[in-house]
Amino acid sequence: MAGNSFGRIFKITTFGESHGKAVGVVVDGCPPNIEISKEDIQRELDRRRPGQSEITTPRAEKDEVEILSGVFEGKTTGTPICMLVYNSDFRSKDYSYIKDKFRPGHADFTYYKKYGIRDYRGGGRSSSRETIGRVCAGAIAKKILRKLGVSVYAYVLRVGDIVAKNIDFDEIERNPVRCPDKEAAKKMYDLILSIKKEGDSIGAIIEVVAKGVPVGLGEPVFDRLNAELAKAIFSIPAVKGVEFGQGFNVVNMRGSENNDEISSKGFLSNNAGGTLGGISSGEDIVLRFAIKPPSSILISRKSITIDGEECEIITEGRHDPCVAPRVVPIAEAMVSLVLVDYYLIDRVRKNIF
Ligand SMILES: C=C(O[C@@H]1CC(C(=O)O)=C[C@@H](OP(=O)(O)O)[C@H]1O)C(=O)O
Repeated sequence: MAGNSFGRIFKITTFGESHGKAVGVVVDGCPPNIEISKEDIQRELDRRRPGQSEITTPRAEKDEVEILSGVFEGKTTGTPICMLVYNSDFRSKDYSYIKDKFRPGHADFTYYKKYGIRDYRGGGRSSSRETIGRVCAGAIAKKILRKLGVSVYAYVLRVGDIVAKNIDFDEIERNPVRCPDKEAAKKMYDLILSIKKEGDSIGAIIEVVAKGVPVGLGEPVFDRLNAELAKAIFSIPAVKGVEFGQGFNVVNMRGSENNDEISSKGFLSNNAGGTLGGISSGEDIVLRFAIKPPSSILISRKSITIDGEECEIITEGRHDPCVAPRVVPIAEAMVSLVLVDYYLIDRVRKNIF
Protein backbone atom coordinates (compact mmCIF):
# COMPACT_ATOMS: atom_id res chain seq x y z
CA MET A 1 0.00 0.00 0.00
CA ALA A 2 2.83 2.43 -0.67
CA GLY A 3 0.88 4.33 -3.32
CA ASN A 4 3.55 4.85 -5.96
CA SER A 5 2.22 2.37 -8.53
CA PHE A 6 -0.76 2.63 -10.87
CA GLY A 7 -2.41 0.17 -13.27
CA ARG A 8 -3.00 -3.58 -13.24
CA ILE A 9 -1.45 -5.06 -16.40
CA PHE A 10 0.15 -1.93 -17.86
CA LYS A 11 1.60 -0.95 -14.52
CA ILE A 12 3.73 2.08 -13.71
CA THR A 13 5.78 2.93 -10.64
CA THR A 14 7.15 6.47 -10.38
CA PHE A 15 10.09 7.48 -8.23
CA GLY A 16 12.12 10.52 -7.23
CA GLU A 17 11.86 13.92 -5.60
CA SER A 18 12.01 17.48 -6.96
CA HIS A 19 15.51 18.20 -5.61
CA GLY A 20 16.80 14.63 -5.53
CA LYS A 21 19.14 13.21 -8.14
CA ALA A 22 16.46 12.15 -10.63
CA VAL A 23 12.77 11.46 -11.22
CA GLY A 24 11.39 8.69 -13.39
CA VAL A 25 9.26 5.64 -13.91
CA VAL A 26 9.35 1.87 -14.33
CA VAL A 27 6.68 0.58 -16.72
CA ASP A 28 5.97 -3.12 -16.29
CA GLY A 29 3.58 -5.12 -18.46
CA CYS A 30 4.06 -3.16 -21.67
CA PRO A 31 3.40 -5.39 -24.71
CA PRO A 32 6.49 -6.22 -26.82
CA ASN A 33 7.20 -4.91 -30.32
CA ILE A 34 5.84 -1.40 -29.81
CA GLU A 35 8.04 1.02 -31.73
CA ILE A 36 9.28 3.63 -29.32
CA SER A 37 12.00 6.25 -29.67
CA LYS A 38 13.51 8.76 -27.30
CA GLU A 39 11.84 11.48 -29.43
CA ASP A 40 8.38 9.98 -28.77
CA ILE A 41 8.96 10.43 -25.04
CA GLN A 42 10.78 13.76 -25.32
CA ARG A 43 7.99 15.35 -27.37
CA GLU A 44 5.57 14.81 -24.48
CA LEU A 45 8.07 15.83 -21.80
CA ASP A 46 8.75 19.10 -23.65
CA ARG A 47 5.07 19.93 -23.35
CA ARG A 48 5.24 19.45 -19.55
CA ARG A 49 8.64 20.91 -18.74
CA PRO A 50 9.15 24.12 -16.76
CA GLY A 51 10.33 27.35 -18.40
CA GLN A 52 8.05 27.18 -21.46
CA SER A 53 6.78 30.75 -21.27
CA GLU A 54 6.25 33.76 -19.00
CA ILE A 55 3.33 31.95 -17.35
CA THR A 56 5.29 28.88 -16.21
CA THR A 57 7.93 28.39 -13.54
CA PRO A 58 11.34 29.64 -14.76
CA ARG A 59 13.19 26.63 -13.25
CA ALA A 60 15.54 25.81 -16.13
CA GLU A 61 15.34 22.05 -16.63
CA LYS A 62 15.94 20.36 -19.98
CA ASP A 63 14.03 17.33 -18.72
CA GLU A 64 15.91 15.12 -21.14
CA VAL A 65 14.79 11.50 -20.87
CA GLU A 66 17.11 8.51 -20.67
CA ILE A 67 15.65 5.11 -21.49
CA LEU A 68 17.57 2.65 -19.33
CA SER A 69 15.88 -0.65 -20.14
CA GLY A 70 13.11 -2.51 -21.92
CA VAL A 71 13.66 -1.09 -25.42
CA PHE A 72 15.89 -2.84 -27.98
CA GLU A 73 16.51 -1.70 -31.55
CA GLY A 74 13.69 0.83 -31.23
CA LYS A 75 11.04 -1.60 -29.97
CA THR A 76 9.72 -2.57 -26.57
CA THR A 77 10.84 -6.05 -25.52
CA GLY A 78 8.08 -6.88 -23.01
CA THR A 79 10.48 -6.37 -20.10
CA PRO A 80 10.37 -3.48 -17.57
CA ILE A 81 11.01 -0.10 -19.16
CA CYS A 82 12.90 2.29 -16.89
CA MET A 83 13.00 5.95 -17.92
CA LEU A 84 14.54 8.79 -15.97
CA VAL A 85 15.26 12.49 -16.05
CA TYR A 86 18.07 14.00 -13.97
CA ASN A 87 17.25 17.10 -11.92
CA SER A 88 19.79 19.84 -12.46
CA ASP A 89 18.51 23.36 -11.74
CA PHE A 90 17.45 22.95 -8.13
CA ARG A 91 18.13 25.66 -5.59
CA SER A 92 17.54 23.84 -2.36
CA LYS A 93 18.72 26.77 -0.25
CA ASP A 94 15.60 28.66 -1.40
CA TYR A 95 13.70 26.16 0.73
CA SER A 96 15.73 26.34 3.96
CA TYR A 97 13.28 28.93 5.34
CA ILE A 98 10.44 26.38 5.33
CA LYS A 99 12.51 23.54 6.80
CA ASP A 100 10.60 23.84 10.08
CA LYS A 101 7.39 25.42 8.75
CA PHE A 102 4.36 24.21 6.84
CA ARG A 103 3.49 26.16 3.69
CA PRO A 104 -0.29 26.72 3.57
CA GLY A 105 -2.00 24.70 0.85
CA HIS A 106 1.01 22.43 0.33
CA ALA A 107 1.51 18.81 1.41
CA ASP A 108 4.13 19.86 4.00
CA PHE A 109 1.76 19.47 6.96
CA THR A 110 0.35 16.06 6.05
CA TYR A 111 3.66 14.51 4.89
CA TYR A 112 5.31 15.58 8.15
CA LYS A 113 2.45 14.39 10.36
CA LYS A 114 2.27 11.06 8.51
CA TYR A 115 5.98 10.21 8.20
CA GLY A 116 7.62 12.34 10.92
CA ILE A 117 10.19 13.38 8.31
CA ARG A 118 9.92 15.27 5.03
CA ASP A 119 12.15 16.27 2.15
CA TYR A 120 11.17 19.94 2.20
CA ARG A 121 13.32 20.84 -0.85
CA GLY A 122 10.95 21.84 -3.66
CA GLY A 123 8.12 19.87 -2.09
CA GLY A 124 10.13 16.62 -2.33
CA ARG A 125 7.96 13.76 -3.51
CA SER A 126 4.79 15.88 -3.49
CA SER A 127 6.27 18.18 -6.16
CA SER A 128 4.68 18.18 -9.58
CA ARG A 129 8.06 17.05 -10.92
CA GLU A 130 6.92 13.56 -9.97
CA THR A 131 4.56 13.73 -12.96
CA ILE A 132 7.55 13.45 -15.32
CA GLY A 133 7.44 9.67 -14.88
CA ARG A 134 3.73 9.60 -15.72
CA VAL A 135 4.28 11.61 -18.89
CA CYS A 136 7.10 9.24 -20.00
CA ALA A 137 4.86 6.19 -19.44
CA GLY A 138 1.90 7.99 -21.02
CA ALA A 139 3.93 8.59 -24.19
CA ILE A 140 4.22 4.81 -24.62
CA ALA A 141 0.52 4.35 -23.83
CA LYS A 142 -0.32 6.97 -26.46
CA LYS A 143 1.67 5.05 -29.10
CA ILE A 144 -0.24 1.86 -28.28
CA LEU A 145 -3.55 3.72 -28.44
CA ARG A 146 -2.66 5.25 -31.78
CA LYS A 147 -2.23 1.72 -33.19
CA LEU A 148 -5.70 0.95 -31.84
CA GLY A 149 -7.19 4.07 -33.45
CA VAL A 150 -7.66 5.95 -30.18
CA SER A 151 -6.56 9.56 -29.69
CA VAL A 152 -6.59 11.53 -26.45
CA TYR A 153 -6.67 15.34 -26.35
CA ALA A 154 -6.63 17.61 -23.33
CA TYR A 155 -6.92 21.38 -23.32
CA VAL A 156 -7.53 24.33 -21.03
CA LEU A 157 -11.25 25.06 -21.06
CA ARG A 158 -11.37 27.78 -18.44
CA VAL A 159 -9.04 30.01 -16.41
CA GLY A 160 -10.76 32.07 -13.73
CA ASP A 161 -13.91 33.34 -15.45
CA ILE A 162 -12.58 33.11 -19.03
CA VAL A 163 -14.08 30.18 -20.90
CA ALA A 164 -13.05 28.68 -24.28
CA LYS A 165 -16.07 28.68 -26.58
CA ASN A 166 -14.64 27.63 -29.92
CA ILE A 167 -13.01 24.18 -29.57
CA ASP A 168 -10.42 23.88 -32.33
CA PHE A 169 -8.06 20.95 -31.60
CA ASP A 170 -5.47 22.36 -34.02
CA GLU A 171 -5.20 25.54 -31.94
CA ILE A 172 -4.23 23.79 -28.66
CA GLU A 173 -0.47 23.59 -29.21
CA ARG A 174 -0.30 26.97 -30.98
CA ASN A 175 -0.65 29.04 -27.83
CA PRO A 176 1.19 28.88 -24.48
CA VAL A 177 -2.03 28.38 -22.50
CA ARG A 178 -2.97 25.22 -24.49
CA CYS A 179 -6.46 26.59 -25.00
CA PRO A 180 -8.38 25.48 -28.14
CA ASP A 181 -9.93 28.95 -28.60
CA LYS A 182 -7.44 31.55 -29.89
CA GLU A 183 -9.34 34.58 -28.57
CA ALA A 184 -9.92 33.06 -25.13
CA ALA A 185 -6.26 31.92 -24.98
CA LYS A 186 -5.07 35.51 -25.30
CA LYS A 187 -7.39 36.69 -22.52
CA MET A 188 -6.33 33.75 -20.32
CA TYR A 189 -2.67 34.54 -20.90
CA ASP A 190 -3.13 38.20 -19.94
CA LEU A 191 -5.13 37.24 -16.86
CA ILE A 192 -2.48 34.75 -15.68
CA LEU A 193 0.27 37.35 -16.22
CA SER A 194 -1.58 40.02 -14.28
CA ILE A 195 -2.22 37.61 -11.41
CA LYS A 196 1.46 36.65 -11.43
CA LYS A 197 2.37 40.34 -11.15
CA GLU A 198 0.21 40.52 -8.03
CA GLY A 199 2.21 37.60 -6.57
CA ASP A 200 -0.94 35.49 -6.60
CA SER A 201 -2.16 32.42 -8.51
CA ILE A 202 -5.29 31.20 -10.28
CA GLY A 203 -7.18 27.93 -10.89
CA ALA A 204 -8.50 26.40 -14.10
CA ILE A 205 -10.63 23.72 -15.72
CA ILE A 206 -9.14 21.22 -18.17
CA GLU A 207 -11.23 19.09 -20.53
CA VAL A 208 -10.09 15.71 -21.86
CA VAL A 209 -11.61 13.99 -24.90
CA ALA A 210 -10.72 10.43 -25.95
CA LYS A 211 -11.85 9.55 -29.47
CA GLY A 212 -12.08 6.08 -30.97
CA VAL A 213 -12.45 4.17 -27.68
CA PRO A 214 -14.23 0.88 -28.54
CA VAL A 215 -17.42 -0.28 -26.81
CA GLY A 216 -16.76 -2.54 -23.82
CA LEU A 217 -13.84 -1.19 -21.78
CA GLY A 218 -14.52 -1.07 -18.04
CA GLU A 219 -15.01 -3.68 -15.32
CA PRO A 220 -18.18 -3.25 -13.30
CA VAL A 221 -18.84 -2.69 -10.54
CA PHE A 222 -15.87 -1.26 -8.61
CA ASP A 223 -13.52 -0.95 -11.57
CA ARG A 224 -15.83 1.06 -13.80
CA LEU A 225 -13.92 2.86 -16.54
CA ASN A 226 -15.11 6.24 -15.26
CA ALA A 227 -14.13 5.34 -11.68
CA GLU A 228 -10.60 4.45 -12.77
CA LEU A 229 -10.32 7.58 -14.90
CA ALA A 230 -11.49 9.69 -11.95
CA LYS A 231 -8.84 8.08 -9.75
CA ALA A 232 -6.18 8.69 -12.41
CA ILE A 233 -7.15 12.36 -12.68
CA PHE A 234 -7.46 12.87 -8.92
CA SER A 235 -3.92 11.50 -8.52
CA ILE A 236 -2.59 14.56 -10.39
CA PRO A 237 -1.37 17.22 -7.92
CA ALA A 238 -3.80 20.15 -7.37
CA VAL A 239 -6.92 18.44 -8.76
CA LYS A 240 -10.07 19.29 -6.79
CA GLY A 241 -12.96 17.94 -8.86
CA VAL A 242 -13.74 15.65 -11.79
CA GLU A 243 -16.91 15.29 -13.89
CA PHE A 244 -17.98 13.31 -16.95
CA GLY A 245 -20.29 14.40 -19.76
CA GLN A 246 -22.94 16.71 -18.31
CA GLY A 247 -21.30 16.18 -14.90
CA PHE A 248 -22.67 18.43 -12.16
CA ASN A 249 -25.02 20.02 -14.69
CA VAL A 250 -27.25 16.90 -14.49
CA VAL A 251 -28.89 18.55 -11.51
CA ASN A 252 -30.49 20.99 -13.97
CA MET A 253 -31.77 18.30 -16.32
CA ARG A 254 -34.78 16.02 -16.63
CA GLY A 255 -34.33 12.33 -17.48
CA SER A 256 -36.04 13.08 -20.77
CA GLU A 257 -33.24 15.52 -21.64
CA ASN A 258 -30.31 13.67 -20.10
CA ASN A 259 -30.85 10.15 -21.48
CA ASP A 260 -28.83 9.61 -24.61
CA GLU A 261 -31.30 8.22 -27.16
CA ILE A 262 -30.14 5.47 -29.48
CA SER A 263 -30.93 5.12 -33.18
CA SER A 264 -29.94 2.41 -35.66
CA LYS A 265 -26.97 4.64 -36.55
CA GLY A 266 -25.82 5.04 -32.93
CA PHE A 267 -26.27 7.41 -30.01
CA LEU A 268 -28.07 10.70 -30.69
CA SER A 269 -26.19 12.57 -27.94
CA ASN A 270 -23.39 12.01 -25.42
CA ASN A 271 -24.55 13.52 -22.14
CA ALA A 272 -23.09 10.48 -20.36
CA GLY A 273 -19.55 11.37 -21.48
CA GLY A 274 -18.74 8.02 -23.07
CA THR A 275 -19.62 5.38 -20.46
CA LEU A 276 -22.82 3.58 -19.48
CA GLY A 277 -22.78 1.37 -16.39
CA GLY A 278 -19.05 2.01 -16.13
CA ILE A 279 -18.39 0.50 -19.59
CA SER A 280 -17.28 2.53 -22.60
CA SER A 281 -20.17 3.12 -25.01
CA GLY A 282 -18.12 3.81 -28.13
CA GLU A 283 -18.90 7.53 -27.86
CA ASP A 284 -16.13 9.99 -27.03
CA ILE A 285 -14.98 9.86 -23.42
CA VAL A 286 -15.44 13.43 -22.20
CA LEU A 287 -14.25 14.52 -18.77
CA ARG A 288 -13.40 17.80 -17.11
CA PHE A 289 -11.47 18.55 -13.97
CA ALA A 290 -10.78 21.56 -11.77
CA ILE A 291 -7.27 22.42 -10.61
CA LYS A 292 -6.71 24.76 -7.73
CA PRO A 293 -4.64 27.94 -7.86
CA PRO A 294 -1.03 26.91 -7.06
CA SER A 295 -0.33 27.11 -3.34
CA SER A 296 3.03 28.89 -3.77
CA ILE A 297 2.23 32.62 -3.72
CA LEU A 298 4.07 35.80 -2.79
CA ILE A 299 1.30 36.95 -0.47
CA SER A 300 1.89 36.47 3.24
CA ARG A 301 -0.29 33.72 4.75
CA LYS A 302 -0.65 32.41 8.29
CA SER A 303 0.77 29.04 9.27
CA ILE A 304 2.60 27.19 12.04
CA THR A 305 6.06 25.75 12.66
CA ILE A 306 6.61 22.03 13.34
CA ASP A 307 6.52 22.99 17.04
CA GLY A 308 3.07 24.49 16.63
CA GLU A 309 4.09 28.15 16.87
CA GLU A 310 2.24 30.59 14.68
CA CYS A 311 4.14 32.24 11.83
CA GLU A 312 3.66 34.02 8.50
CA ILE A 313 4.84 32.52 5.19
CA ILE A 314 5.53 34.03 1.79
CA THR A 315 6.42 31.30 -0.71
CA GLU A 316 9.41 32.73 -2.53
CA GLY A 317 11.24 30.97 -5.36
CA ARG A 318 10.16 29.92 -8.84
CA HIS A 319 6.56 28.88 -9.33
CA ASP A 320 3.68 28.64 -11.80
CA PRO A 321 0.93 31.29 -11.41
CA CYS A 322 -1.43 28.75 -13.06
CA VAL A 323 -0.45 25.13 -13.64
CA ALA A 324 -3.10 24.39 -16.27
CA PRO A 325 -0.93 24.65 -19.44
CA ARG A 326 1.54 22.11 -18.03
CA VAL A 327 -1.17 19.81 -16.66
CA VAL A 328 -2.57 19.24 -20.17
CA PRO A 329 0.08 16.62 -21.15
CA ILE A 330 -0.14 15.04 -17.68
CA ALA A 331 -3.90 14.57 -18.04
CA GLU A 332 -3.47 13.05 -21.51
CA ALA A 333 -0.88 10.68 -20.04
CA MET A 334 -3.10 9.54 -17.16
CA VAL A 335 -6.14 8.97 -19.39
CA SER A 336 -3.98 7.07 -21.91
CA LEU A 337 -2.55 4.85 -19.16
CA VAL A 338 -6.05 3.88 -17.99
CA LEU A 339 -7.29 3.18 -21.52
CA VAL A 340 -4.32 0.93 -22.37
CA ASP A 341 -4.60 -0.92 -19.06
CA TYR A 342 -8.34 -1.47 -19.49
CA TYR A 343 -7.86 -2.54 -23.09
CA LEU A 344 -5.37 -5.18 -21.95
CA ILE A 345 -7.63 -6.33 -19.09
CA ASP A 346 -10.51 -6.73 -21.55
CA ARG A 347 -8.28 -8.70 -23.97
CA VAL A 348 -6.94 -11.05 -21.28
CA ARG A 349 -10.40 -11.94 -20.05
CA LYS A 350 -11.77 -12.54 -23.54
CA ASN A 351 -8.84 -14.58 -24.88
CA ILE A 352 -8.51 -17.28 -22.23
CA PHE A 353 -10.67 -19.88 -24.07
C1 LIG B 1 10.28 22.31 -11.62
C2 LIG B 1 9.00 22.07 -11.72
O1 LIG B 1 8.07 22.75 -11.02
C3 LIG B 1 8.32 22.99 -9.67
C4 LIG B 1 7.17 22.46 -8.89
C5 LIG B 1 7.15 22.93 -7.51
C6 LIG B 1 6.24 22.26 -6.60
O2 LIG B 1 6.19 22.62 -5.40
O3 LIG B 1 5.50 21.35 -7.03
C7 LIG B 1 7.94 23.98 -7.06
C8 LIG B 1 8.92 24.62 -7.94
O4 LIG B 1 10.16 23.98 -7.78
P1 LIG B 1 11.52 24.82 -7.58
O5 LIG B 1 11.30 25.72 -6.44
O6 LIG B 1 12.56 23.79 -7.32
O7 LIG B 1 11.78 25.57 -8.86
C9 LIG B 1 8.51 24.48 -9.40
O8 LIG B 1 9.47 25.06 -10.22
C10 LIG B 1 8.48 21.04 -12.62
O9 LIG B 1 7.26 20.76 -12.54
O10 LIG B 1 9.24 20.49 -13.39
